[in-house]
Amino acid sequence: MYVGRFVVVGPGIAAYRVSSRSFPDRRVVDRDGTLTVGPTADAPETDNPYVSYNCLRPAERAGEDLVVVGNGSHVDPVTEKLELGYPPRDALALSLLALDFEKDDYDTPRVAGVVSEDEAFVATVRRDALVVEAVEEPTLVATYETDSPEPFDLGAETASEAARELYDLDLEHPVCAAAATVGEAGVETAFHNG
Ligand SMILES: NC(=O)c1ncn([C@@H]2O[C@H](COP(=O)(O)O)[C@@H](O)[C@H]2O)c1NC=O
Repeated sequence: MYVGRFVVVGPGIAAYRVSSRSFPDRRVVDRDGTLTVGPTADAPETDNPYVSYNCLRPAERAGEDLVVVGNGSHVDPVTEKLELGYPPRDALALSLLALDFEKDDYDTPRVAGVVSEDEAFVATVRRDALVVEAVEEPTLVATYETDSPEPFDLGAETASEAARELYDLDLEHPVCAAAATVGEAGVETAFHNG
């Protein structure tokens, strides 16, 4: 099955996978703690505005560590709003509604999550809906097919395990994955490139 890009979030853990039929030549890089999806050195040039972006950013809100994940440029305003003190629900709803679904051939939804040590929020904006939910167990939402949040049996406990677990899932066209944990020691990030 092909579900495109997807996030999995639960309290203390956030993960994201790029699956792509059209743009397989991409990888995650770490730029000062922000994980960014972009083209590999030998990727064909493209003017598609939706394929390079920050997919995972740590944030701090009122002294609390948070992590934001998502499949596009909305990760930046969500992070900025959290840092200004907006609650996760509001930061997600405002940013997703402002940018809305992607204006490509598929009306590709935006998916996102915000995680602290004890809480998690999952969100998506599609042509027909805006969904923002607090979740207590690992939950997945994808761009295609599984485009409403549903429980996901995540075995990983560390960021590197989570990135690898998502990359290895039996879902078509894996490209790369990123993940983070939020705990007493702060935020730890990891990624896996295929
Ligand atoms: N975030 C991404 O990594 C990403 N990769 C591809 N897209 C969009 O989704 C469309 C379909 O891509 P694909 O055939 O690889 O599933 C692309 O034309 C592009 O507009 C993306 N946008 C959202 O998921």
